[in-house]
Amino acid sequence: MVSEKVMDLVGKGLMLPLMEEFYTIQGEGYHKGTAAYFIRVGGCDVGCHWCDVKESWNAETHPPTAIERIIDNASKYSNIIVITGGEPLTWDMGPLTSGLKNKNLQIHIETSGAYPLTGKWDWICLSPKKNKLPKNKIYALANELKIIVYNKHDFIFAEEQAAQVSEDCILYLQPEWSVRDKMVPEIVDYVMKNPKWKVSLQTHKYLNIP
Ligand SMILES: C[S@@+](CC[C@H](N)C(=O)[O-])C[C@H]1O[C@@H](n2cnc3c(N)ncnc32)[C@H](O)[C@@H]1O
Ligand SMILES: Nc1nc2[nH]cc(C(=O)O)c2c(=O)[nH]1
Ligand code: SF4
Ligand SMILES: [Mg+2]
Repeated sequence: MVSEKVMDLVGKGLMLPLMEEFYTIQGEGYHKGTAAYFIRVGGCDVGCHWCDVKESWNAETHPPTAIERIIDNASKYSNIIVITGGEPLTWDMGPLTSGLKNKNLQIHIETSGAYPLTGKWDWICLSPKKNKLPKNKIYALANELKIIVYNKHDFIFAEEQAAQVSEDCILYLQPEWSVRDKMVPEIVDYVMKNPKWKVSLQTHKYLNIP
């Protein structure tokens, strides 16, 4: 049983349900290949059927953790911190990101954008999902748009989403992992015909690292 006091602190973003923290190489998108410290916050109700971290969904299975502890740990490893989940914007990211900023760290987010944007970010990777579309305000602020391609309809969805981001937002198509053999050739073909897009692969899965 989580006490009312803890629930109140979680509500204020002063504690967060922490699933895991790990130092690795950013595998995806613009910063792929760069060492980064990942903070995975539990809780997500977007419900992507192919999600590769379904264990993150139920916030109650991840211990509410004081953000000071998260910040102290993070600053030991890298000056690039990636906040992911779960869906990090389920929670108020303000206190965590200002604490990390006070340590002069670069703070990146991986988000579906399904909830209002909180926190201050150096890099926003927006990965919209059809079943819970991003809130309007995040489109203009996204630095990269990363569309997961599970079937051919996702190319249409990708274009609809690309029409809403800023001109300098970098556009990525990333194969859904379980159908990569089928979708990689489709993505390669699409990117050659539509070169405003780039390919993103989950390179950490090929490298066998977290
Ligand atoms: C697990 S999500 C967590 C952050 C946030 N909920 C989101 O979806 O952006 C991290 C990234 O992995 C991507 N992803 C999740 N499952 C995937 C899969 N099976 N294949 C390819 N990418 C996947 C998501 O689209 C997102 O860009
Ligand atoms: N190495 C590595 N890179 C990643 N980029 C985004 C990830 C995520 O799950 O948010 C991820 C991840 O889980 N591992
Ligand atoms: S939004 Fe992200 S964490 Fe949530 S189900 Fe989809 S891929 Fe998984
Ligand atoms: Mg991942």
